[in-house]
Amino acid sequence: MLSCHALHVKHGHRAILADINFELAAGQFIAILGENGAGKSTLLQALTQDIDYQGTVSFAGQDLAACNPAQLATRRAVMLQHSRPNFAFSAKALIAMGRYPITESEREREANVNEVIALLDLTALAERDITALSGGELQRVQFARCFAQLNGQRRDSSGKLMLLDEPTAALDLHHQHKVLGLAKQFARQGNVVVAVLHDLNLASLYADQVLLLADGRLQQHGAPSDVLCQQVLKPIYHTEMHINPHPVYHIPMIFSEPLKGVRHA
Ligand SMILES: Nc1ncnc2c1ncn2[C@@H]1O[C@H](COP(=O)(O)OP(=O)(O)OP(=O)(O)O)[C@@H](O)[C@H]1O
Repeated sequence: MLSCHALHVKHGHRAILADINFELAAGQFIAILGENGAGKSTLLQALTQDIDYQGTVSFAGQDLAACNPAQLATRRAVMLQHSRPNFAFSAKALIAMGRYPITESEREREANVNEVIALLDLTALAERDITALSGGELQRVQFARCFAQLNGQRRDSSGKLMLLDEPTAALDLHHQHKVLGLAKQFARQGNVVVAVLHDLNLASLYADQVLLLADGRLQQHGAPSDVLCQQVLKPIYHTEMHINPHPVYHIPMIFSEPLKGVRHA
């Protein structure tokens, strides 16, 4: 459903992404993983058409570069890293902006926005000024805006695409699971969710597939149980680790070690 063919991105003369190829099926949650500077956000920016690239990115058989932006906005929502608006809107007004591309009555819009506010435990924050929210509160509101954009629309056979850059970076444990749980349920409704994550254990818990980048190249693409193993992760993260199965779900959990000598110094 989402495919990337021979994708290359350069900044100046420097190759940031080289020859990225993948095909992702409908109904899946995909995590993009990799160390700092590996090219994860750049890949997401190529998927969102925010940067120039060579190659083809297509969704449901359509080349995204050739799509009409207004039509695309009804099928694809994006949550970028560190986006802090400087305008004193309420949280509810920001979430409602997610619905602007959708043709619906005021009553329907109000109902859809209220549903998302309730789903994300945002009732107490709904009338707050977004410039005065904490980092985690704002991240939840930004996710709600993105979720509202695609939630509650009539399903069409071509599905929808949600692109998230580090959606849980500032969130407490409960809200990490809330956000990724909603994203995963959304994926299961015949859509695709792609999320950049740093937390390998959250990737193991939620992702159907992981794309592991290193130095601008796709090193591994597969199920978390195949990719999240010592021989793949140690050369990339340069960290001592132990990988044991989750006691309930029997999927790999990564237990990393502090630098040598620090813990017992
Ligand atoms: N506009 C730019 N001009 C030049 N180089 C850039 C630009 N944007 C990103 N880069 C470089 O491209 C590389 C990949 O950056 P990117 O932001 O995609 O990494 P990332 O994997 O998302 O990293 P992080 O985990 O730190 O967020 C980095 O070396 C970065 O310095």
